[in-house]
Amino acid sequence: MIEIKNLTKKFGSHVSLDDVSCNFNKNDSVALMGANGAGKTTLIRSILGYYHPDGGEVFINGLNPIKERTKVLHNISFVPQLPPPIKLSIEELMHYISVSADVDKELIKHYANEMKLDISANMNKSFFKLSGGMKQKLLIAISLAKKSNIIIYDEPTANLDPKARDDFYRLLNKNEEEKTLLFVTHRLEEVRDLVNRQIYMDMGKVVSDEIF
Ligand SMILES: Nc1ncnc2c1ncn2[C@@H]1O[C@H](COP(=O)(O)OP(=O)(O)OP(=O)(O)O)[C@@H](O)[C@H]1O
Repeated sequence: MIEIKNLTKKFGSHVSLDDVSCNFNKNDSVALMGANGAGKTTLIRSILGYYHPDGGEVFINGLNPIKERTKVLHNISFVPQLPPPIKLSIEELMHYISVSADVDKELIKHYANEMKLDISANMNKSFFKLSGGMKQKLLIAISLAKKSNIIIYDEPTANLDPKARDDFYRLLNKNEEEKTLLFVTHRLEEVRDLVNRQIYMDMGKVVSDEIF
């Protein structure tokens, strides 16, 4: 469960999150929407413990994501808007993830395969040398293979071709375990079948929160 209580985050004089309060429960599948600059990524990063808030609190399964970051992140699968500049080869990255986050390498390969990413042909390639879509496919495969009860996607499909988007949504639809899903998107029609709640942000505030 994710609890956000009166969360405020400022960058200089700019208020990116303005007294935001909302809870995300088990089985909530949420489309998080809003115009560019509305505060969606800042909210996601606050959940992941990237930022010290200027006001308010965040709890993930009762834990503070800044003070107990390792424990909190162990339970979260996250795919960011822009893939990070990782220098490791795919083989090294998969090894690191399997050891540090207890993710089954074979399962990563399985999901990569389902996403039509040929991992075995690229094992020695640095992650940052993959194409944008290939990076996103690998991060999605890792997120699906990881045993977490919170999945957070921040516009993960921007670099995916239409077929890969379909593959991704099919795999997510299959994922029937009880999980909290937060999906930042500008295209509700793409995730309409996946979500049961829609939150709209504007100027750092939650302006609508609708359960279907
Ligand atoms: N690290 C930062 N330093 C300074 N300002 C920031 C930082 N991160 C976000 N902001 C500002 O906070 C506001 C909200 O940004 P945020 O990235 O959360 O928006 P968003 O809703 O995710 O937008 P988009 O749809 O474009 O991804 C913007 O005005 C942005 O410029």
